[in-house]
This record gives sequence, C-alpha cells and structure tokens, in this order.
Amino acid sequence: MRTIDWVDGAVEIIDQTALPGELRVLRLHTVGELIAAIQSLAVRGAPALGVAGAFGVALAARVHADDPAALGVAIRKIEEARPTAVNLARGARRAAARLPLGPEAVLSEAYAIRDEEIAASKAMAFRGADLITELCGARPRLLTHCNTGGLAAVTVGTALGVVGELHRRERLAGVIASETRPLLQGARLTSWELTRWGIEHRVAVDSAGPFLMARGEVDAVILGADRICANGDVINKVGSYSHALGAHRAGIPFVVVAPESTVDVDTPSGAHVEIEDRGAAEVTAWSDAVNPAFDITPHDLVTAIVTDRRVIRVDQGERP
Ligand SMILES: CSC[C@@H](O)[C@@H](O)C(=O)COP(=O)(O)O
Repeated sequence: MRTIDWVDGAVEIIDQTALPGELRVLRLHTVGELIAAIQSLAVRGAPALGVAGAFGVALAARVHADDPAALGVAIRKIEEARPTAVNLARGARRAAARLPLGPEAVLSEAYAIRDEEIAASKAMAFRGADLITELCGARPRLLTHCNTGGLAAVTVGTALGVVGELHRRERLAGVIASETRPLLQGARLTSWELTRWGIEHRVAVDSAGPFLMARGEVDAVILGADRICANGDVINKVGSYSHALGAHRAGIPFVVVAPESTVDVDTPSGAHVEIEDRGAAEVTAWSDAVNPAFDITPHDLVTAIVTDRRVIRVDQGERP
C-alpha cells in the first residue's frame, strides 16, 4: 500500500490523522486541499512530503496552465506549507523546473520522485540493517522515535524500514516506539505499522527513553530526519535530541536513517534551519504552551547517518 500516489488526475493519500482508528483514503483535487492535508499532517514525514510537493505542482500546472502568475503563487504556497523538512520545497522545485515542457512533464517528474523514494527506502533498509548488526551484534533491542515507516515515505520507510528488515532477517530482539508528544506519531502510527508487519513492540512515554537506555534496555536508537545539515546536525521530530543525549550517556549508537533527498549540504548547521512552531493548541489543556515541532541533534551526538547511497560515520569525522 502506498501512502501517497497520483490516481486518475488527483492525489490520493492515506489520512494519517484518522489512524489508527480508521484507514481512510483522501482524494485531493486542488492545491488548497493538498496544502491543508500537509498542514494538518494528514500527509507527513519528510520523503512523503517531497512527493506531495511534486504532485502538488502537477495539480497546479493543470489548474493554472494559462495563468503563470497564479501558478507561481500556488507553487510558492506549496513550498512554504511546512518549513522544516527540506524534501517539501525540494520536491516542489524539482517538479516546477519541468513546467516549460508542459503539465505532463511535471507529472512525470513527480512520478520519478515517488519512484526514487520507493527505491531509496529499500536501499536504506538493507544498508541500515547491515550497519545495526555491525554496531550492535545479533538481535539488538532498538528504540525509535516519531514515525518513519511507509506512512512517512511512500512504502517501507526509513528507520522503521531498517527495523522491518532486521525482523525479516530474524535479527531483532525488541522495539520500543517512543510515543512522540503531542501528536503521537509513535503511539498511533509506528505502533499501527509495526502491528501490521507482525513485529512485537512496546510504546514508551517520550521522557522514559533516556532512562530505559541508562537501565541497559536499549542497544541503539534509530530514527529519521527532516533535514541533515552539511556539518552532520540532524533535524528531526522534537524529542530526538533527548534520545541522543540519553544514547550518548548510555554509550549506545544513535543512528539516523534518511534518503539523500533529506541531506541538505547548502545548510551549514542546524542553527540555520527554521524549526516549525505548530502553536499552542496542540498542547494546551491547563496552561499556555510552546510547541516546536522539531529539534536539532548536534553532530557530535550522532554515530552514523545511513542514506540510500552511503553510510556516513559522523563519529569518525565524516560529514555529509
Ligand atoms: C521518514 S520520516 C523522518 C521524519 O520526517 C520524521 O521522523 C518526522 O520528524 C516527521 O515529523 P512530522 O511532523 O510527523 O511530519
């Protein structure tokens, strides 16, 4: 099953706001509907956002074929729908570069981005599983954060794809999914995907992660990224940094799995990245709140970055 695709002239997505209660497919016919789906996290996760950006430009190219000004505005709105994952603007720009060749060329480019993400997920699953086995030995116990499965990509996923591959190789002793406050991508989405894949797992509250590592119950942390900077800083769902600190203190690997489409060597470090502020409403019950959606894990806390083409041993001085 694909999280996002182009079907009969519209973008179809699995509505991730409805999971795990309901597996619902949304058909998006307009750029406005697509942007609303991105901003509500109906479609989310860096690789899926890259594909959404490209399909969004394909939608815009059809609707505004005779109005270049309106087309430009629509493309900019897509690029800016969420600021942190580099894939969104990158996917939109890549598709937009084909506009001079017509709407069908734009759609072909969007299909290419979709297919590259599918291939990248498969490559990362193998490369990452090899690395985890090398670093941790047979049958490690892993902790993951947010959702990095097929829902966040097109199929398979990034870090969760590695978990799936280790399970397939019978080289996995256990998985803890960190629940990922406030929108519960771990408790809702990762748990749903692991259950579908037949992988036993437990959910932990986010703040328990570092303690579980300190108590020797985790052999490695494995998670994804929304942007990887030139110096190796990793931007990912808020809470990742705490897990990196916990892993550092416990002396266990902290491994980041992301496609090359998430590596942004034009951004020197995490300090240059806009961290999305999703506002207080997702958090407030009894008081006002601050709600950064992502955080920055400094490169000196990262063991390795696994992409579809390479393993970057950040701990040994390698950089993207
Ligand atoms: C393969 S997805 C990697 C990241 O995009 C993921 O960990 C993440 O932080 C997603 O955040 P989200 O706000 O749910 O889009």
